Amino acid sequence: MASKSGFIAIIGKPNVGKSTLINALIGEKIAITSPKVQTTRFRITGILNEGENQFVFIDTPGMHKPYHGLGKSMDKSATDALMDADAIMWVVDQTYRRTDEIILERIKHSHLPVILVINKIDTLENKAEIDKIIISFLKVHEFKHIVPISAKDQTHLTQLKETLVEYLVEGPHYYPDDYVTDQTDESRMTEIIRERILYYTEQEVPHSVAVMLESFKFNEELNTMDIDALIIVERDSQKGILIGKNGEKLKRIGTEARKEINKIFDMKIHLSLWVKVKKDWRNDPTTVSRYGYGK
Ligand SMILES: Nc1nc2c(ncn2[C@@H]2O[C@H](COP(=O)(O)OP(=O)(O)OP(=O)(O)O)[C@@H](O)[C@H]2O)c(=O)[nH]1
Repeated sequence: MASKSGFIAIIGKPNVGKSTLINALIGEKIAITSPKVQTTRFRITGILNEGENQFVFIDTPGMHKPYHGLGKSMDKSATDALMDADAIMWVVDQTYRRTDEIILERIKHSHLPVILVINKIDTLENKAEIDKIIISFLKVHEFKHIVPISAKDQTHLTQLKETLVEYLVEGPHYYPDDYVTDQTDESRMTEIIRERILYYTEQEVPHSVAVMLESFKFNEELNTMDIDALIIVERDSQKGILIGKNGEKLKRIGTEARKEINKIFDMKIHLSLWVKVKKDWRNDPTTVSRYGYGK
């Protein structure tokens, strides 16, 4: 059998489960997830090698109308992902709405084959509800395939992969077969810290946070890694919220992030977190790109 590979862009509104799906397909945490919208800030590639096939999944930030500098760069990143793709998976979790128009326009404009993926079927009562969603989307576009799934329960993922094989192209693989992502180790670490922050903070705090690695030192002999990370927020009040009473919240975020990083890198991790205020950083393009977003 000849080797095949291809780029599949995952597109959809915020919070429909794109990152959960990519992690379920790859079988490892590539993209952070959270119940808060706009968790994903930049393009993340997840690589799945199965037999002769290599699927390169491009996770994109949920498309939305941008309100600030960071939002604009997230939106551009989602649009750029379409230009490189061989096919698009449009992930949805409810019937077609007016707010889906922005995505519809872009997929039509791309002229790429589109697979409609109806996620979260575990939350639907019966098949009639799935049919209602399908019918609403069939009215607006001619999809190549429609696959109902649950990324959380890993339902129908095999069927989804079988569907996607059709869009891979014969030729050498894009990445070495032991790669699961093209993210750097630094980026995976800071994203895990950001994920924990998203779980433990509310309202405007999650979206005002950036995480940067100050340093990380690997000790081969002891199989340990010392990581110093900086959490940047926009206001003094947010710094207080993050640190919490007697520093308890920051400690909990640090402990859980350390465990997650430990799972990926399989070594003892020492993690120190620091919080710094940088007023209005999301509207400063230089800072947005310095913090690794919008590239
Ligand atoms: N019940 C159920 N919940 C799901 C499923 N897939 C994802 N979720 C939940 O939906 C929420 C959003 O998931 P994410 O994977 O972060 O969504 P996303 O589309 O990547 O979100 P953005 O990064 O904001 O664009 C999380 O709370 C997930 O646990 C599913 O199949 N079933």
